[in-house]
Amino acid sequence: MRIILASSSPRRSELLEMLKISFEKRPSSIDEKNTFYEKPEQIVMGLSFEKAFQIAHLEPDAIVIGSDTIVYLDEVLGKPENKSDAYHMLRKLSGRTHDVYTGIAVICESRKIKRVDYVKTEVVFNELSDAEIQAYIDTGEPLDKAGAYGIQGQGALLVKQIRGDYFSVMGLPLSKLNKIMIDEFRINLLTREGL
Ligand SMILES: Cc1cn([C@H]2C[C@H](O)[C@@H](COP(=O)(O)OP(=O)(O)OP(=O)(O)O)O2)c(=O)[nH]c1=O
Repeated sequence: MRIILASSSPRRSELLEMLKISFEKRPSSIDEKNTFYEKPEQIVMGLSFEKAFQIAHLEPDAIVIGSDTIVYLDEVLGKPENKSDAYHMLRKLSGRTHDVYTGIAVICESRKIKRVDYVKTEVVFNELSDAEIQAYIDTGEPLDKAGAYGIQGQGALLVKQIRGDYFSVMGLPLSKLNKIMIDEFRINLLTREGL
């Protein structure tokens, strides 16, 4: 079966490429700002579902994967609008523990399969000086990332500890995805059974 990743995120593509499976990319155009969901897990599951559903509708025979990531610390931290927004997010995260929520939706319209779930991971940040925050903002990494950092880049230096799934922090919970593929499609991304 064709697998479609309903995402424009380069990280999500990289993670699927790492599994050496063939898939197509087809970004959705969901407006993530106007979401009416409130709790972090509802936000990431709702947006993951909307992203996958938009494409699944157009490609009813394919398995369509959608995902969404937010950082949560007292409030939702999405992608920063600008450098000053990034500064405030990183200042807030400094020396504290936050939760990263990543939703995953897997839909196949023709088989009437719609699964949505999420993974929560705790990330502990180092105490950051203003000079360190400025230097990190100058790397250019923060702007397209939830919480204004990327754990897979120079942002690794901000992180003291993580409790949970590294790949979900990066943008796609791979083990959870495989579990859904096995449960719903009898496809095992590791053994390649069913692919
Ligand atoms: C916390 C964190 C987020 N991120 C990224 C993953 C996501 O790309 C981004 C969160 O934005 P999302 O809205 O989840 O995804 P996106 O807009 O980039 O892509 P699409 O909606 O088309 O799927 O933040 C990292 O790369 N590393 C990290 O450590």
